Amino acid sequence: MIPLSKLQDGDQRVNNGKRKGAVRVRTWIALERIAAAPPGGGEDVVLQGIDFRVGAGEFVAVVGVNGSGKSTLLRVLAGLLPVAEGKAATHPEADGAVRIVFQNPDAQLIGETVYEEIAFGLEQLGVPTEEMPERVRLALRSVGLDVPASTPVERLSGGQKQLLGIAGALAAEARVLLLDEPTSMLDPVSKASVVDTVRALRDRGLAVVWSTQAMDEVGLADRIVALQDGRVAFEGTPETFFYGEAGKGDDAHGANDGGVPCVALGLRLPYAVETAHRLRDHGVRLTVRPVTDDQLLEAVAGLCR
Ligand SMILES: Nc1ncnc2c1ncn2[C@@H]1O[C@H](COP(=O)(O)OP(=O)(O)OP(=O)(O)O)[C@@H](O)[C@H]1O
Repeated sequence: MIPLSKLQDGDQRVNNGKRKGAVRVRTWIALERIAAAPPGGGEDVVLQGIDFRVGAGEFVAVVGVNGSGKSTLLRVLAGLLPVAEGKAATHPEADGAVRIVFQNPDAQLIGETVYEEIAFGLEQLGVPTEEMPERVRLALRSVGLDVPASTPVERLSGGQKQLLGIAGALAAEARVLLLDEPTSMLDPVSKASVVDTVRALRDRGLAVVWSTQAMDEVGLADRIVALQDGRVAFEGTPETFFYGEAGKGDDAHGANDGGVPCVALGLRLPYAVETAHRLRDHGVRLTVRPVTDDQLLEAVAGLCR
């Protein structure tokens, strides 16, 4: 770990509806030119020359095709994997407050009941037993998990288990929440519930790093970091990721595909972007470049007014 003095707070663009534009955020974790071997160790270097930072209230999406290094990066951020080269620093106020939620909820939940699962993290923090019921109740409420605390974990759906994992992280006073493809095993309703919950937590100041291959989930990210073969191939706004640089042939179809980072990296454009392009193919020109369904709706409604 490098000294705190090297952990500079930075101006980041935020994109969460209430706050938009450049604001100064407190950096919780910073990586500088890091390289890392895979979780099992060995000679291979999976990540190379990665610069990364995440701060309070930021939602950073880490995207990339299978094997691009997303999980490895999240493990490095969680402190579960040492860096082979480069520097990694965590702000002292975030030290011990970085929590990771994995793709498969069954692989990480250890309590037999909802209560036990959350209480386990509270015990680690040294929370007195008598305070635990209230802390468990608040954690469940903050993720919208409306089940009795006595519910056996095995009776929860996949989405409820993911929410429980997040509730456990919150109860343990996480400042940085790392989510490794948290919705990939979920049905659409559970998926929407996890996405909405995490967005609300981000709006309340939690730092969120969300890895995914589902581009519909990342339109509201403040930044997208796209990995390819263990390197950062793109870092910027969702709009640039899905449409290319403004003024440089903002066309996600046909001849300009190479100029759209999302397409060039082999990932599918989100529904809103695909639809905007189809509309354009039908002669309908939107005045904005929507990246979420809500933005698409707003843009189309604007044409009809
Ligand atoms: N335990 C391991 N031992 C050796 N190589 C590994 C190990 N875990 C991952 N790798 C390799 O590291 C690279 C990055 O894997 P990683 O799981 O970080 O990618 P990912 O982007 O999360 O992929 P996915 O979307 O498929 O989960 C891959 O080439 C993978 O084969």
